Amino acid sequence: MKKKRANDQQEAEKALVGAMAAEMVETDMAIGLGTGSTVRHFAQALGQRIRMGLRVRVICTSRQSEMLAKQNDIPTTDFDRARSLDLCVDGADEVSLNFDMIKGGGGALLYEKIVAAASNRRIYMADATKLVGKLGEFPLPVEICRFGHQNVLSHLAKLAQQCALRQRDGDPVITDAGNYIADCQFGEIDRPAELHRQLCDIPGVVETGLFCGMIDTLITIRNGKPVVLTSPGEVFWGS
Ligand SMILES: O=C(CO)[C@H](O)[C@H](O)COP(=O)(O)O
Repeated sequence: MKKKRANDQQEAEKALVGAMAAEMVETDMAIGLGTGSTVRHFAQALGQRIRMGLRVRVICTSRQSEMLAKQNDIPTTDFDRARSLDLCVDGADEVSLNFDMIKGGGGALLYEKIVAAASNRRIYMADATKLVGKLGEFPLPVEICRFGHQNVLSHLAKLAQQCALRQRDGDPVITDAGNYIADCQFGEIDRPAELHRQLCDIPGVVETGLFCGMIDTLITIRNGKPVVLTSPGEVFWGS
């Protein structure tokens, strides 16, 4: 019962931050559409604005986000045609006090990072459960090449406390880019940018779920209400 209430509250918070992010979209923008359940709320709210006359086009970061766009009547465009994007809107798995993030719980981290890097402004949405002092409780997703993956896993295992290939129904999960995901536990991550570089030095690591210095705007929840934060200085986790 308690767990259900917590889940309901988290879902309600996702809806609040998603709705607020949709309010920040301006007409004629090219937008990177992230992946996940928070983005689902954003897509629903954006779809409503589109039906009222807002003109936008989105670049999707996964098959799931393509589906969300379709379900909500959001026009999509080809990434290579859009080149630079006005805005990217996405969720997060963990956000630290200094605005670093772990992403990739939904397995879309590679395309999410490419799209985020091509965007002029990045908005991330995080319900209160995602806010942490330091990153590391959520296992860090690392996208790895399928070729030689056991070898890559053994390199990762030397750095991580625990490391496991992500599986679904007994088979390894394959990302939209055709890679595997290793979920790695590092304990508290003191220097995320340094860890990211260390991991990327392993041949076969395609990308990590560490998103450092990528938040321009964070929409989160304070005292039950959505708040918009634009720098780590404004951050005070807690009610
Ligand atoms: O990084 C992601 C997908 O790769 C998601 O943004 C992240 O997992 C958050 O998901 P949700 O909004 O469902 O909590």
